[in-house]
Amino acid sequence: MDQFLSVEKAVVLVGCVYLSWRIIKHIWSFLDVEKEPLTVLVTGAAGQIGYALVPMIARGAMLGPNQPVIIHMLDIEPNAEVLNGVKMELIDAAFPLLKGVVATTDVVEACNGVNIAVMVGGSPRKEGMERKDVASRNASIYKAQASALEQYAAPDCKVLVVANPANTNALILKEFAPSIPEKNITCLTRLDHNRALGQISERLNVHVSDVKNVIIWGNHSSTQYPDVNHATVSTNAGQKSVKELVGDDKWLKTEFITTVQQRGTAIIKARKLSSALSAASSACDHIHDWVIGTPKDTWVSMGVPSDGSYGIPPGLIYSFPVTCEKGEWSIVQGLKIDEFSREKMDATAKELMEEKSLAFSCLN
Ligand SMILES: NC(=O)c1ccc[n+]([C@@H]2O[C@H](COP(=O)([O-])OP(=O)(O)OC[C@H]3O[C@@H](n4cnc5c(N)ncnc54)[C@H](O)[C@@H]3O)[C@@H](O)[C@H]2O)c1
Ligand SMILES: O=C(O)C[C@H](O)C(=O)O
Repeated sequence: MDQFLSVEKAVVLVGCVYLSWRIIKHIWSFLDVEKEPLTVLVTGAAGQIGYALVPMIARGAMLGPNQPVIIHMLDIEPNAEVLNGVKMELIDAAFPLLKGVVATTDVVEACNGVNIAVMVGGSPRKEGMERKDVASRNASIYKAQASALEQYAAPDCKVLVVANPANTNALILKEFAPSIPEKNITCLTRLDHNRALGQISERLNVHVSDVKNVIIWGNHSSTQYPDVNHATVSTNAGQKSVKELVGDDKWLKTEFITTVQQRGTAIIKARKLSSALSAASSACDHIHDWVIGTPKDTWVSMGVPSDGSYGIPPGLIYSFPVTCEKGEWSIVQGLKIDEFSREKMDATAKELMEEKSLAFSCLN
């Protein structure tokens, strides 16, 4: 009899565990469908990157196909009508994931409650302007927007600066928003990373998704160092080194590097406008991988605050190879750096130090 009861108890216990598991699974899938929307801010949303970026966000390219979003768009007063036109188009496109749109020229309204801030707005260089003039205008824009983000955004807001000079604008934002965790402030070098993948794929006649682990070191400028020393291509025979497959070190150390460094300029020359669709798509890739995670054994390039890794001075926002997991990035450690790379990594760090002193001198 005792034995029967214990068998019966065991059956009931297994039944209860199974039922609880089914209930949890059901609630989980329900929660997944009914996820709370995340609020994404796009500054400079009346501009050309903004116009390419907001529909990508609304379609789920940034945060995934099950994540509802509310988009806040900020621009300046002279562009208020254009901005409103973008809002009208977002409504007309009837995106299922889009749960709300705010189009405003008020920085406080724009920053209110944002979870992700993509900072595209800025003052481009115009005829007759010196580099110093652009640096000074953008430095004051980023100082003011830092304070608004600090006061009104969600405390764990993740920030991506796209507007040039991207690394230095991000640095200013970090300095003037000290209560935002510094790991949450980044800048876009994913476009350069994707450009490097694209060049290797063209050269080897392989699909771009089979190439991985290129690195962009440093500044989003013509001193950036696109490095393929650790990059691989996925083949039927496993992962092969890009260096071995290309078999032309001279090309990798000259033409490949300058093509990636100068790609932005080449696009401006061809389009008479700077890159927009590729910049918007890369901004989505940056946030997507940061929030959702990088694939196994794969890194990407992000402009992040230097912690001294690879001898890069702390106090700069510098592009490193990173992996992301659970919403956190970490710099890939232990990569072998040869003399050629060392020189290039230091040259781009030097330029960032100069940009930093120029920008901060404008704010004094
Ligand atoms: N990091 C990268 O990879 C990368 C790539 C391409 C372009 N960019 C940079 O991105 C920026 C935007 O490029 P774009 O082609 O969209 O330029 P754009 O001139 O078309 O748009 C910029 C927008 O910013 C707005 N703006 C200016 N000051 C503002 C402020 N204080 N607050 C809010 N909005 C403001 C302008 O009114 C304009 O609508 C430029 O600085 C460009 O150099 C960076
Ligand atoms: O706007 C630019 O100067 C170029 C842009 O940063 C790009 O890389 O395409």
